[in-house]
Amino acid sequence: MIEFRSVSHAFDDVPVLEDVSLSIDAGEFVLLAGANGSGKTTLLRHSNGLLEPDSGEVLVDGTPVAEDLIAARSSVGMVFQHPRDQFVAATVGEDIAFGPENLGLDRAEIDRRVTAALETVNMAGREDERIDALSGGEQSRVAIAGALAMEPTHLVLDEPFTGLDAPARRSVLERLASLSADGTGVLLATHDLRDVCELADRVIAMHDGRVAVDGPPADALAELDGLEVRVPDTTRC
Ligand SMILES: Nc1ncnc2c1ncn2[C@@H]1O[C@H](COP(=O)(O)OP(=O)(O)OP(=O)(O)O)[C@@H](O)[C@H]1O
Repeated sequence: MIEFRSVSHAFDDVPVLEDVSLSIDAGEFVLLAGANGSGKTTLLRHSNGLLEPDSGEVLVDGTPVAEDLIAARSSVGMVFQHPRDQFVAATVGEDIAFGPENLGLDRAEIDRRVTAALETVNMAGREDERIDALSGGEQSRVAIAGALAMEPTHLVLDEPFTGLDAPARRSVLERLASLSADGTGVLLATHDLRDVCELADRVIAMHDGRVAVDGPPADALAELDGLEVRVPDTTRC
């Protein structure tokens, strides 16, 4: 479980998160919505200690993140909004293998994870390609594959679908749903609410640094009016 307890955070004295309390259980698939600047990225960056709260605390599986950053970072896999922020190697295969290698896994297991992760993002067999020669959408897919290959207890994804075409987006969403069905907690910040009713267990919407809506998709979507969150016509529960 990832638990935010009364978390507040300000940048240059401007409050961005105000007294946010919520928890993401093992096996839950939660979408985090909210207008630009509502605090989604800031909240996500607290889940593995990239930011520290000014007040309140964040716990991962009962342990305060501030007390054990290494445990938090190995339990919480994160996909950043800008994929270039998370690449560590020159080629697709090397980059995805980097995390599992650091876990000390044997070669066969590392190769299995790399292959499976690339299949999930519709990039099977592209291990040897250079990352800097990929399109933006392909780089996003590699970033997602890197997080999936770690098989973390929780996955936190910040706008991971930028530049992804519809089949790749759908394939990743379905994989996230199946991971959550198997016990992974998934927290996904996105402006794209298509498929949310079908796949997510819960929708949280931020507004001005606070949790404004939190509930099952059908109830939550009905409450999004006025929060500058666009719900596509095709999204019906
Ligand atoms: N490092 C920083 N320094 C100063 N202000 C920041 C910093 N990071 C974020 N902010 C401000 O905090 C507010 C919330 O930003 P955040 O990125 O959390 O919003 P968001 O909901 O993720 O937005 P978006 O949908 O545009 O990604 C914004 O006003 C932003 O300008």
